[in-house]
Amino acid sequence: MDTRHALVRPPSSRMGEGLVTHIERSDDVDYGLAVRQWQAYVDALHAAGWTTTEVEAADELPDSVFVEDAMVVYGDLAVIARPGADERRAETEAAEVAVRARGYRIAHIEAPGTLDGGDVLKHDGRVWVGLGGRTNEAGVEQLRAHLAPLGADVIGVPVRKVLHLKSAVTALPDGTVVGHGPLVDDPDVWAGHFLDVPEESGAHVVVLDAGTVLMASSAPASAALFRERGLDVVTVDISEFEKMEGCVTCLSVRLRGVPR
Ligand SMILES: NC(=O)NCCC[C@H](N)C(=O)O
Repeated sequence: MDTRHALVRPPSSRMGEGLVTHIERSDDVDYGLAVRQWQAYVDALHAAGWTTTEVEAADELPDSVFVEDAMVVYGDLAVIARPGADERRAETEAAEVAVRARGYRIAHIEAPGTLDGGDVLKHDGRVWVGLGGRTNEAGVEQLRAHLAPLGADVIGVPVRKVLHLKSAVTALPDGTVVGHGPLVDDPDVWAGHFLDVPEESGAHVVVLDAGTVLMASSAPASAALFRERGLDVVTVDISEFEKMEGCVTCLSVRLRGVPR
């Protein structure tokens, strides 16, 4: 079964107060523009055949639009994250309600473990988890224990230069891992199937289907590279989310082919 359903969460009007770690804080986050960009992102998912569920908006949680960080979904199991930043811990509650309502089994990362969904890259039975920022060793161990019965091979990898593993690398539909060289701690993890892309945000793709990726319009040279490889590339402007250290992956949780 190939269902395509995604969880999304509307931006908080306080999103400009969210966390920034590796970039300068911007004082000109435009909430009205962010809402329009978020809607265009959701529209792009719909245009590609995806349906969506909105997790209940939370104005008091500035980073809640980055719903990907709230969980890791694998097969029929949703592992609810325990965000590495205290300020983001309360985001998981409503996200859990939404994924439970879709029929997923639920597990939790527990203290002292921390794990952000943005640190988890999955492809074909392999699950790479970024260590060094928001996710700790205990979080990786717990995720490994939850996913082992499902046959997943969980591999910890270093992340020091950017916020999350998926701020550094994501995977194209054929499993090629894409990253902007200067921001990837150890590209040898993916030796033989790593593609260096010319722009930071060129490293961020959402796989819409076997031949199509969604990415930010801020990486035109990387988009051209992917098109040369035969992919269809859909682009969206997410400038207001990039100011808050977000990228296209963080704005949704993709649910592929399970429960209902
Ligand atoms: N998965 C992601 O890369 N999420 C982006 C989170 C950005 C947010 N401002 C944060 O620092 O947590």
